[in-house]
Order: sequence, then structure tokens, then C-alpha cells
Amino acid sequence: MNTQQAQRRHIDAILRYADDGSPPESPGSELIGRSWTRCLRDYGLDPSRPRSARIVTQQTLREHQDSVDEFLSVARAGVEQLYGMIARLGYVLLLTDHRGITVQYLGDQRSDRRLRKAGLYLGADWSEPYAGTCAVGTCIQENQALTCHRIDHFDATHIGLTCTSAPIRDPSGKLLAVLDISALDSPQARHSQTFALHLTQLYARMIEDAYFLRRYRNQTVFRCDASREFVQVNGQYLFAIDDEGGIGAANTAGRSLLDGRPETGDGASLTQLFDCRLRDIWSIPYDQDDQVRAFRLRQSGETLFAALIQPRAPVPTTAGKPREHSEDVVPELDRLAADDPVMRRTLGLAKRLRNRDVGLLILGETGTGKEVLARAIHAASHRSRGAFVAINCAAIPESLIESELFGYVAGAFTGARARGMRGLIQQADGGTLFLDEIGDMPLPLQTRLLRVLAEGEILPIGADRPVRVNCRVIAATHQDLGERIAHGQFREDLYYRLNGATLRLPPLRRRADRPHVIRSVLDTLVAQGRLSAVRLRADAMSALLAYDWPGNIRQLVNALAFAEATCEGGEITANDLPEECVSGCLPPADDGPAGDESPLRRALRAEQGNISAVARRFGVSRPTVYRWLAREGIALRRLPG
Ligand SMILES: Nc1ncnc2c1ncn2[C@@H]1O[C@H](COP(=O)(O)OP(=O)(O)OP(=O)(O)O)[C@@H](O)[C@H]1O
Repeated sequence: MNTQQAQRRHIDAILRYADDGSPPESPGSELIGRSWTRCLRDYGLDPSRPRSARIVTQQTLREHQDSVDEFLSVARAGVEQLYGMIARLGYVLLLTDHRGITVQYLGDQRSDRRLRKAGLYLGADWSEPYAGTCAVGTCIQENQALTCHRIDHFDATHIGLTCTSAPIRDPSGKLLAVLDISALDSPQARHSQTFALHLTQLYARMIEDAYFLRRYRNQTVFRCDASREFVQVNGQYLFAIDDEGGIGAANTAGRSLLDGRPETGDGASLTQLFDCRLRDIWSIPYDQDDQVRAFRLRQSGETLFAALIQPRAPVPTTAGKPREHSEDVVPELDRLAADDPVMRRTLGLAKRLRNRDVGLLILGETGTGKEVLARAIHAASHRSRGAFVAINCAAIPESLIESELFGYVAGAFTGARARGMRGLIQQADGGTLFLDEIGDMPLPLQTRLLRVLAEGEILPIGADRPVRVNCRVIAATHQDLGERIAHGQFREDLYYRLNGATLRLPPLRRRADRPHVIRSVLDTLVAQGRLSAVRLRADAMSALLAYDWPGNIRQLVNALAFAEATCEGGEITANDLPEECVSGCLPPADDGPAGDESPLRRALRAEQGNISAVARRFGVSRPTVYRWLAREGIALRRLPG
């Protein structure tokens, strides 16, 4: 039978199946039948009109590749290794994204034209609604590995092919990609592909696990397996855990152990899964030969052997340099806080990481000093002689942001400067790039930024060659990036790339070292020549301490500038402060009889000196009432009775 006859026969078989559900001559499985039904009923594909392969445009391909950029860089080694094994057997290798677009391809260039025609090519669309029943598309729909062998395919042009695909899932269990190996000229026998199926599944799992380990490289990973010998080489179950043994994420095999256990749903911990105590887990040594311990699964009683994978320490940039410690004296950072526990932790971390090239993410409400902290880290680092380039991602218009960040070469577009322009990222070469309001960066730009961070090079607009840049990146935001990721507004892989460590800045109202902040902000403003030297009287200080500072340190700067401009005699009193800062510090005026007695005294008399009752009456806290008492000079023992 020649090809045309075989195709005709295949079309007839599918038409018969459509008419009366007669099973195909050599059904691959029930799963193939389900897919044929979807092709006929759901996608309206016509078996008598075979479709040619669809290769998406370069631009579209780029977008699909960008959406799995970090994954592709992790997968590369595994994909190449697998291709090395199968190439001589006449197979090509395809890696598609979760929509079935081929984002990576390895094949024999000598058969380029034939492969392209068959859709075994970079950019080919193997989604089931377009290509009909096929290994990739059906794997996506059925969420399982399969071989689509010859006449299992829906489209008659594919019946010479044998294709085997396995799903690759992200750590949340969502389909991330599909690994496929296919051959143009396949042997007739279906069982010839059994080995292909096992091999593809094995590599899909290895790539999935490599991606899992990359994603959780900054966390301890508990790895276990039924085999003591294999646990460290290729342990099946992976769990990213916190200090309390809480399971933050699990790979596909690990999730299968958690499935169906009500007590190990959200917030599951290893001590619920295994019959063990927390100290048994942490007693597994990280760095010694005998690193494996046995644990019994609570539900099945099965024994698994476990090892711990240590969180990756940030890589020092200068070999042999002594380690930085959080107790080191670093004046640039030390001046930012006194005795506040959150700030102490933040600055300790900043000291330890100041000379490491890990991405830092600074979180804090607006005006808490995120840029000030970023500048201090730069000044305290060995990059201090390089430039500190700050970019407010929310403030640059979207149309300009690309040329501002990446620069352009001469004549790149109409209106460009004759000599081209160095972009901001390039200006930060050797120094620090501070990306403020990173949560507001438009998605397409996030993709390009991710590439800069991953590859350490930029491509200016109009340039044909990338330029290497070596800068430390510190990002900041007041937004909840987790929420933006959940809404598809922020790239998760970029988040992980930026967030080597998180530095938190508390709001001013929560800082225990507010007196230090107030004094040091005033001193800084005076030292910078922005204010003339003034003294802060005690009543002004207590008003500033009592206020809750919704605009944080920025608002404090403005309040001090206002007070300095209005005060007399070089001394700021509570009366010189902006009204909003003091109104909370004064008992409100009431409608009672006018006279010498203040509203506070009147209230105290009415409540017979009961401070809690006075506080309730004014709707404020008891400490506020005590502050009012101090302001009015009312001693408690002299309270009106
Ligand atoms: N420790 C400090 N000492 C003196 N001034 C400070 C300090 N921290 C912040 N400031 C001042 O407060 C203002 C706000 O600081 P900064 O711009 O760093 O805050 P931010 O958190 O980055 O704000 P946004 O979220 O709006 O970008 C600036 O004028 C800055 O100079």
C-alpha cells in the first residue's frame, strides 16, 4: 500500500468511527478513542481534510519561549543528554510549553525539510485542537504520558510518525511543559515504543526534579526514596521544608504521598507524614558520608530513606574574602537603625549579603526608606566605586522604558540620538541597579529583564550583538508580589531570580527605635544643608512619637522641614508641627462650658480619674491619655477626684 492509499484508508476508518463508533482497526488505547471523539465533536476537525503543520512566527515563538525562560535553561542539559541517546535511532526531540508550542527542538539537520513539513520543528503547534490526536496534544489534554503510534494519530498526514510524550509539572502540580521524542519513519510494531515511553518519562521526571531543586535552592529539601542506595543519586520524593518541618512544596511523587490525607493538606508537615519528631529530621547531617536516615510513613508503614539537601549559600564574588557577619560594624548600614528587632534582622542580613551577588528584594510600605537602604548596601559593598543607578519602574512611560533600560545604537529608530544611547542597565555595569516599584514593571519587560539577569547581557535596540553587563540587582516594592503572581501580573520566575533574600522594612509606627529615627533624619537633613540647625523640644518629640505616620519616613522628612520653616528661635515645639501630626496628641475640643478647665480635666473629673473610661470617652488608647496628661502637666496623684 502506498502512502496515499494508507491515508485514504485511515480517513475512512475515522469517518466510520464518527458515524457509528466502530473502533479503529488497531486502537492504541481508550485514551486515543477519547481524543478522536474530542477532535470530531469538540474541535470540529474534518478527517478528510488533513492539515499541514503550523509553525508559529518568530515573534510568537519568542513569546512562548520567554514564558518558560528559566525552565528552559534548567532543562537544557537533560534534553541534550536524552537527544544524545536517541538521535542515532532516527528520533528528534521536542520540548513544548503547556499550550503545545514547540519551544525547543533537537533534530537531524540533514532531514530538515521533511521534518519541518511533518511539524517536527521549532515553533510547531502540537496542540490537540489544531493538530488532532498526537502525543503532545493528547498528553496535555489527558495529563499523562503516552505514545501516539502511527494510525493512532487523527490527521492522516501523521500516520507515518511515532511520537511519545510525557508531562513535566511545576512544583504546584500545574502542567509546565511536555517532553516528546518522535520518529519520522517509524517501525510498524507498537511495542517497539515501550522503551521510548519509559525513557521519556524518566527524563521528564529528571527535568521536573531539576527545576524543583532550582526553584527551592534557597530552602532545605528533604529527599527520600525506598532505596537507601539511590536516595542521594535519584531519590524519588522531594519536599521543600521550613525550620518546623512544614512542607512548602513537593514534586509530583511527593504530592502523591500527600494526596488523600486530610491531615496533610495545606500546612502539611513531615512529622505528620512520617512517624518521627522534628529533631529526627534535623539530626540528618548535611555534609557527612552517612547522610541517610530511615523514616516510616505513618499511613502505609513503608520505610523510606531520607537525606537533606542543604540550601544553597550565596556564592561569594571574591574568592578568599573573609565572610561578612551580621555583628560587623558597617557604618553605612548601622546608622539606619537603633534598637528595633525587625530592623536589626534586616540590617544583619544586609551586612552578610552586601558583597554577594544574590538578588535582594526590599519590601516595605511607601516611604519606609527602601531606596535609602539600597544605597547604603551599595555604599557598604565592594561595588561602591561603581554607579548606583535607580530606576522607578512605575514612573517611566511604557513607550520609553525599553530604550531607557536597554539603550539603543546609532540610527536605531527615527528620533534616536545620532550617537545612540547607553541604557540605564549598562550604566550600572560594575555597580548596583536599583529597580524600585518592580511590581509595576510591564510583563513584556519583565521577560526581557529576566533574560538580562539569567545571561548577564543586554541587547540594545537595533544592536546585532549583546553587550555583557555585570551589575548587582536590588529590587523593591510595596506591593504583594505573591498576589500579583497569582493574578498573572508578575512573572514567578523573575520573582525567584530577584529574591535571593528578602529584606523587610517595618513601617515607622511599628519601629521601636522611633526616637533614633527622628533624631537621625533631622541630623541628616541638617548635614545635607536642607535644614538649618534646630533643636527639637521634648513636647515636639513626644508628639512625633505619638503620631502614626502613614507616609512613614518620607512624611517625617516633610514634617520636620515644615516645622523648621515655621519655628522661632532655632527650636521646634509641638505647635510648629503640621496639624495632622499633633491632632492625635491633643484631647479633642468638646461642646462643654467654656472656661479655664480643659476638655481633658473635665473628662477626668466626670470619670472620677478612671483613665480607661477617659480613653473610651475620647475613643483613644490609654497610652494616649497618659501622653495628654503629661502634656498638660497633670500628675496622677493630683487627679481631680
Ligand atoms: N534612615 C533615613 N535617614 C534619613 N532620611 C531617610 C531615611 N530613610 C528614608 N529617608 C528619607 O525618606 C524619604 C523616603 O525614602 P525612600 O525613597 O528611600 O523610601 P521608599 O521606601 O523607597 O519610598 P517609595 O516606596 O515611595 O519608593 C527620602 O526623602 C529619604 O531621604
